[in-house]
Amino acid sequence: MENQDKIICSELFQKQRKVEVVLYPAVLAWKEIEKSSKRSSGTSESEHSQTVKVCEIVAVHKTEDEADAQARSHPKKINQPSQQYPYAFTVSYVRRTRQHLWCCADVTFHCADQQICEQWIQVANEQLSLLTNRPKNLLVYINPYGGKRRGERIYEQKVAPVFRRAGIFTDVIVTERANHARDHLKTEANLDDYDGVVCVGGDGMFSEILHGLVTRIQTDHGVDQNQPDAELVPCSLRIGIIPAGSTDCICFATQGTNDPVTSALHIVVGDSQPMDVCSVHHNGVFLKYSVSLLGYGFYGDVLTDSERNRWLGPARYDLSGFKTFLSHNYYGGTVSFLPADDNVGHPRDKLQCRSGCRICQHKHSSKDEHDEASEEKEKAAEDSDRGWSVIHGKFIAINSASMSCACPRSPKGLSPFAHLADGTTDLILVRKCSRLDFFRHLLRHTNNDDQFDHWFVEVHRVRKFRFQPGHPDLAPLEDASEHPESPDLSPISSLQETYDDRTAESSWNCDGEILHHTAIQVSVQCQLIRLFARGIEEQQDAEVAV
Ligand SMILES: CCCCCCCCCCCCC/C=C/[C@@H](O)[C@H](COP(=O)(O)O)NC(C)=O
Ligand SMILES: Nc1ncnc2c1ncn2[C@@H]1O[C@H](COP(=O)(O)OP(=O)(O)O)[C@@H](O)[C@H]1O
Ligand SMILES: [Ca+2]
Repeated sequence: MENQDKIICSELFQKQRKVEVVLYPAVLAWKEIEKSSKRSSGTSESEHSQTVKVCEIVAVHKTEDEADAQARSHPKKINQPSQQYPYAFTVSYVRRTRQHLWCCADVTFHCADQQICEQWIQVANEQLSLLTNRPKNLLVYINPYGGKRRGERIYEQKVAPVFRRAGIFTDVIVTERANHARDHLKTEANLDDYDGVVCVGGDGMFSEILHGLVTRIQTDHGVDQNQPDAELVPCSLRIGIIPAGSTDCICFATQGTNDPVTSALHIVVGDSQPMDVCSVHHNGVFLKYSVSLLGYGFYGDVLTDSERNRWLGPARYDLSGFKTFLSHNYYGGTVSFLPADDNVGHPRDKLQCRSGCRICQHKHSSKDEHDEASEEKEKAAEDSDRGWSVIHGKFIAINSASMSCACPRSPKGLSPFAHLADGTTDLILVRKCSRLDFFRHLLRHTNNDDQFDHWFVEVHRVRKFRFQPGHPDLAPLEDASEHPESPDLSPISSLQETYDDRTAESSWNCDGEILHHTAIQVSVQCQLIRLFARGIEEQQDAEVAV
């Protein structure tokens, strides 16, 4: 740091103390100059030096407070130190508080000379303007009915002030109905006006934004989403997530916390986290995209039941989880999958996806280098059934986790070592077992034990998979939606013993939305979108040494 050129250096005043403030090309540092005689002898000067990375400065503003204004109008009356320094500027910056939690802190520097003060503001802002990854214009969608219905308040009270401080322009749309945001993005929004889209809501609301944005980009580029093997065009706009839903697993798994201010700050500093997107097709017709959980059986039934109790807010999942657990349904079906290459690791390898993850980066560079010949070869292998594994059975749950799916309910998630951007999804098969066994499996989502270490659980890292419902001993069933006369399979009816495990079908929970088909083909689209996030940081960043 000593060798780096100082851009500007001044002696200023901060809270009654004289400080030397230095702006280096990447770091702002300040430390007390005059040693107080009262200070205990062991304390060295450097312990009082503080640093902030320029890339984590939110804004540098002229400070207008009453004391300063007074000092300027009555220069003779002043005797307090800060009033001898009537000009001031405030630096707002990211401060890490508890793990993964960020807040916006302010430090104000006073000085006697107006010119110096203005020079500081100008030079600091010039440095900030060099950070070209920061968004200037954002399109914000708020779901007023997500989670505890606090979306609008959360945005106005916690997020908007941070955006204002950072000088970001926003267009805000409070949705008036389900799919309002999706449809607006699909057809109306003028995407050229924005650097990003912000989603205030839960995983369901994120799903709307994802569909609106991805579909719009494909339409604009003439890509047919109905082709399961179409090469989709990645989105240039990043998506920011302000958590205001019930589970908020996409926010939690990409940031390590569900906190609106932390999310706002990741947006302001212009973070970028690529993310895989699964495309889901039924008989060659596009159904949905998914970024977190595709769950059949247990999580499908929980979601179906919970929709009836939406008035309960986030607690509806506890009630439905309990009911679904008691009904203990299992479903016949055939799962086929195309395993991932070995170089992306294994769901039980204990390598967590963290900020700057090597596995996700490696995947990205190898994708760029992919030559056409090997791609052709791959396509041919995928089209035939070569390389595919097939598993028939009765399952309590079939889960595909494209990311860890960590959330406050399960801080390590459904697949703790899944990666955000490696082009794969972890396929977890939970076979028919006793209630007690399934309970033990569920419980391990909340403690340190390995939830895959059970005789009835297997997990595979895959690039594609297919599911066909139906009892393995019977001829494969057609899709449930084509059989409206099929018996009512709700958990309650199964408790009443009308449940027939040979014809029973569940539904797919696709990022918190129910799919209307059960026979599906899923394919992972590597790094199709980017979020204003950086993945979960390994530990608190140590202070930068100056
Ligand atoms: C004995 C107690 C055991 C508790 C085990 C809990 C395991 C929890 C794992 C949760 C994984 C959630 C994956 C995320 C799903 C969301 O997309 C979806 C929708 O979230 P949203 O309401 O839109 O925020 N939420 C649910 C519960 O299906
Ligand atoms: N204005 C609205 N009125 C009703 N539903 C809406 C509105 N805006 C969005 N939705 C829908 O609400 C559902 C749940 O939203 P979400 O924000 O994920 O909350 P939660 O996490 O509580 O489920 C989503 O499916 C979304 O499409
Ligand atoms: Ca993945």
